[in-house]
Amino acid sequence: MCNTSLHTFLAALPKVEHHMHLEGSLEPELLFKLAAKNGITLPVSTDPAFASAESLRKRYENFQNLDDFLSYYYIGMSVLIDETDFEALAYAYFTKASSQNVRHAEVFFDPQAHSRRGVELSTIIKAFRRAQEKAAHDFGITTQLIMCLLRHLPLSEAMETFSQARNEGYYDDGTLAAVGMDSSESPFPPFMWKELYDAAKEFGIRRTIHAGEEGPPLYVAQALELLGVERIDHGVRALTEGDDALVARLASSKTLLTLCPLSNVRLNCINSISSFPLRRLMDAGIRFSINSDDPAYFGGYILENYCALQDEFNLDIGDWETITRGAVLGSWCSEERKAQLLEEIKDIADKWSGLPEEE
Ligand code: HPA
Ligand SMILES: [Zn+2]
Repeated sequence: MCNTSLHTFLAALPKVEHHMHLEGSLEPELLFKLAAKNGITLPVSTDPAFASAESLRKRYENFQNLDDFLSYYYIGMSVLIDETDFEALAYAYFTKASSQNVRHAEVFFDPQAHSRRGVELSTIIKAFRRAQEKAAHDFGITTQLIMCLLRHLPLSEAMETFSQARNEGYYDDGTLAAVGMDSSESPFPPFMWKELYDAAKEFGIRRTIHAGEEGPPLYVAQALELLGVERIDHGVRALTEGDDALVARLASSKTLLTLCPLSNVRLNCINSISSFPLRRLMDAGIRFSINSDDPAYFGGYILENYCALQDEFNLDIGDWETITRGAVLGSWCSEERKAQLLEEIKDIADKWSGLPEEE
């Protein structure tokens, strides 16, 4: 089967996405539209990249590292002000994801980055819920929200936001599926957040954290041991630099790694897709999913990430069935939904496996 036809298979393959920041799906065109609507002045006088959507997108091709990207990410999201803005953002992502056959998505958002600008948590939640309901109705996609707290802010502020979300009932009523952490990594090792993760565990709330993106394999080990997380977002450095004991531990604990190949290349965490540790992941039997992270900034949504791996590693249909099945099993949706998704994957894989080889 030639590569181009496997791209068609990959497009048709039912997918789940676990690592996608809604604010990172803000395409430059919507960013400029909302800036104009809300009277937000972008810093074009100090950074000419903000002159147009085109120049901004061009700048996104040259991020030096995670913090360089984050500086654009936080300016970009400053155009999000009212419910209609957040709803438009989320619905645009759900529409695009559905067009690539994402059937279930667990998406991040960063409430602290908005509350600092006076946007209430309830405004964001109402908007996202509307987008989720509309997307479920329009496309049959199931979605869950993961609230991320920011590592570059103090622990006390993370605790406050977490308590607010809990007190307002967003965990009890199922609006929020889990707690996570993102933003700068290297100066903020996992042990700093033990109090937050202990509290989440005590209240029976699911836990994940960005670790091992720019930070060393030790941060992944700390996240597992000290924070008791059930999932690691990225974790790529545990595979590129970690020892066999850490890799074996990730495999035996069935910890889901939510990996983001195009993001890793854009942020210089790996040199190129050929350095993505796909073979080590598969050989070790680690459960992982392939995701887009911040698709408006990193040059591709989930399908482009799948295709980039396909072009480099020449996988077969069975490999993709294994990867997507593992991703479903690591999801936080109901068992019933998982069973549906597994069946959808099997149907497509069986159909394509039965097709004659192309010349
Ligand atoms: O890839 C990421 N890493 C850390 N923080 C983030 N916030 C949005 N995307 C990211
Ligand atoms: Zn991320």
